[in-house]
Amino acid sequence: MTSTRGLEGVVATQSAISSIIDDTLTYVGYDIDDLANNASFEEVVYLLWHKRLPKHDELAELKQQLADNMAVPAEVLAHFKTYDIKSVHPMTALRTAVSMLGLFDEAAEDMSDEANYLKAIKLQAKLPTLVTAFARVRKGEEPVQPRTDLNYAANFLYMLSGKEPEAIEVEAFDKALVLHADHELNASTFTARVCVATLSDMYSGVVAAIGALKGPLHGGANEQVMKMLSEIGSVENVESYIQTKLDNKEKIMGFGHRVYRNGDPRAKHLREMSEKLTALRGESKWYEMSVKIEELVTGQKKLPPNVDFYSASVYHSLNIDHDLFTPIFAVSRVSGWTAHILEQYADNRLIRPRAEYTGPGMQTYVPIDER
Ligand SMILES: CC(=O)SCCNC(=O)CCNC(=O)[C@H](O)C(C)(C)COP(=O)(O)OP(=O)(O)OC[C@H]1O[C@@H](n2cnc3c(N)ncnc32)[C@H](O)[C@@H]1OP(=O)(O)O
Ligand SMILES: O=C([O-])CC(=O)C(=O)O
Repeated sequence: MTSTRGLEGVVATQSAISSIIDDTLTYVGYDIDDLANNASFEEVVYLLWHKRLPKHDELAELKQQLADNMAVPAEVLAHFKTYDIKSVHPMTALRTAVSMLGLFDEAAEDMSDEANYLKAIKLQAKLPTLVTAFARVRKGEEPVQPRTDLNYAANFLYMLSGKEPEAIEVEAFDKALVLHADHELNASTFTARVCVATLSDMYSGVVAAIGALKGPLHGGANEQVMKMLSEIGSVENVESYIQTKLDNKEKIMGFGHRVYRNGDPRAKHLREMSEKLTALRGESKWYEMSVKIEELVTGQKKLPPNVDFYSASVYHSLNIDHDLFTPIFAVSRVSGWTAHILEQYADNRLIRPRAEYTGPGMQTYVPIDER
């Protein structure tokens, strides 16, 4: 038995949700460029869950269901006040809060199709409320109640700041949500599928996925990109900073990808938004620094930026705290995780691969006094 490091190139399941073929990303057969330019996030959520685009009444129903389920139990909100919230990473808090949601869902263990679909709606609806409440409570502010008249993207920004966002902010955030919604068998989605393939419940699958997304080699990279941009500080400093990292064989966050070889098709949309939004804020330097980093890393290492690179300056321009970037990724990706969980349940088989053993050969037990 020989293993493949990091399961590179291993085809571990079948899925009809999203595909990456020859560097083209599609959700249910729709090119990501088409969806990014035309679809709303709610339409994409429907697409991932139902494997087709919604009609008017179906979209209206989904929006209503999301609006109806945005509130989170008071006990979960109160729990944010039971620990030193300022010292806790929001992904750690989100992981625990989502696990707590399972405590308050009477249908948590109901494995019927209807109950599982409803759990997907509840999770999609409640994640923004959790992330924004956490962000406010740690600043000593009260959570803002969601508004039923705002769309999903606008509601998130509204609950975060307490102010109704501008149209351009909503448009950019909605597009970012569309771009992050699903991505074939990425590490967090695979984690979710492995978890629920034991026939564990959906909350367990999503908690496991949040844990996997948190790492800086996956969703955590967007926060690290902003940390890097902040450390560099100005366009003039880019070259020496990046050159030193490359000389020291350190990774540049937001670059490289396990599957894409010639570039991540999502990055260009985020790059465009970064240019527009940083200019609007009078802070074009974040975009200019990013472009210079891209030139250097792509020029020297042939590594193009991934989805996490330009999303950093986009979210920064929306006045979002840097450690909320990865929780926002989760707010979008929960649509994909739940779609994959539903798909796994629909045709389940335990996921249990093998390991190539590299330990010692057969040994004989030696009593502790004789060792
Ligand atoms: C949403 C997402 O999850 S997108 C990915 C987000 N993660 C990041 O941006 C973190 C930075 N990037 C990386 O760490 C990697 O490119 C990953 C994790 C995305 C992909 O990893 P893998 O497919 O395992 O590639 P691996 O890490 O083996 O890299 C292959 C080679 O490219 C180099 N390389 C890969 N990414 C980078 C990078 N960002 N900066 C510098 N060098 C890199 C590696 O050092 C390695 O070089 P070597 O062969 O000389 O040792
Ligand atoms: O697919 C991957 O390995 C990581 C990624 O880009 C994503 O999850 O969006």
